[in-house]
Amino acid sequence: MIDASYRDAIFSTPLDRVASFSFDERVVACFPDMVRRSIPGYGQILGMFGVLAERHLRHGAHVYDLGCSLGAVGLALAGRLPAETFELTGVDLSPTMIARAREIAASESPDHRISFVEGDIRQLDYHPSGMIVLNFTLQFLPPADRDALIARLYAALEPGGILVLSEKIVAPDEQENAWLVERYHDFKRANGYSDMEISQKRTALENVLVPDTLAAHHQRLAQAGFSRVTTWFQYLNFASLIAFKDKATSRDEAAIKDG
Ligand SMILES: Nc1ncnc2c1ncn2[C@@H]1O[C@H](C[S@+](CC[C@H]([NH3+])C(=O)[O-])CC(=O)[O-])[C@@H](O)[C@H]1O
Ligand SMILES: O=C(O)C(=O)Cc1ccccc1
Repeated sequence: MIDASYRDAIFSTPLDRVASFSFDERVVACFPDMVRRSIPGYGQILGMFGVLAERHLRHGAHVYDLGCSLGAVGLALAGRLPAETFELTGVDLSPTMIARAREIAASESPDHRISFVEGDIRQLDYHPSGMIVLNFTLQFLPPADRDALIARLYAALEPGGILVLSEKIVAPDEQENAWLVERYHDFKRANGYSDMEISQKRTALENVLVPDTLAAHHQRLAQAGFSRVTTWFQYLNFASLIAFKDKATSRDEAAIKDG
């Protein structure tokens, strides 16, 4: 079961120096507990991936789950869709995550076509795909690398394809942002994290998780060519967007005219 994991106690003892957050063995061991207690709406967002795929994915199409961690997106799709309806590739930079993701998928969804690649999503050779998911991953890339990745993903998507992007966000208005961050800390407290854990994790994530505004995400997706972008979910300073690639792109139209 993907939920069977240790309780996240990584920042529960006082540290002289808080090292930058990384997806190492200790994080992998408690990851399902960590994301459930620290990402507002994580379970609800996962629950919608199957629904979105049912509506927008061509039968048998390929799906990418980028920054897949333990492969929760693939398991969510497999929980709702029959095996022949999709094929999924999960990609992650962390070898420990990928090793564990392979084990979990083999035991939880052995009949579905789910495979994993250890690698950097900025350097991957993308095959044509009907759905690409970045579930809380883009936020960990250096901001300067984000436009280029989204442009490559747009190019990899088939006409009619969708990109689902979930992110921690920052509000442009300072007062609004402060309120959202304070309530987010309340959310973590309500989920059993102490003030020290909240504060040390915040330090560890500085310059590692760099959130954009919702407006910046919309602007980047539009710039890459997506014709329609909708924020379909927001819970405090966490949001999920869906971006649609037109069914007939200008290249297809040219091909029709030419041929
Ligand atoms: N350049 C990169 N290339 C590949 N992977 C990367 C890169 N940078 C970071 N990662 C990976 O992105 C993942 C982000 S976690 C995603 C949760 C998952 N999507 C879930 O639905 O459970 C989000 C979180 O922990 O807040 C980690 O596993 C990193 O190793
Ligand atoms: O815990 C936080 O402060 C977050 O922003 C969410 C999160 C969840 C898992 C790994 C890194 C960040």
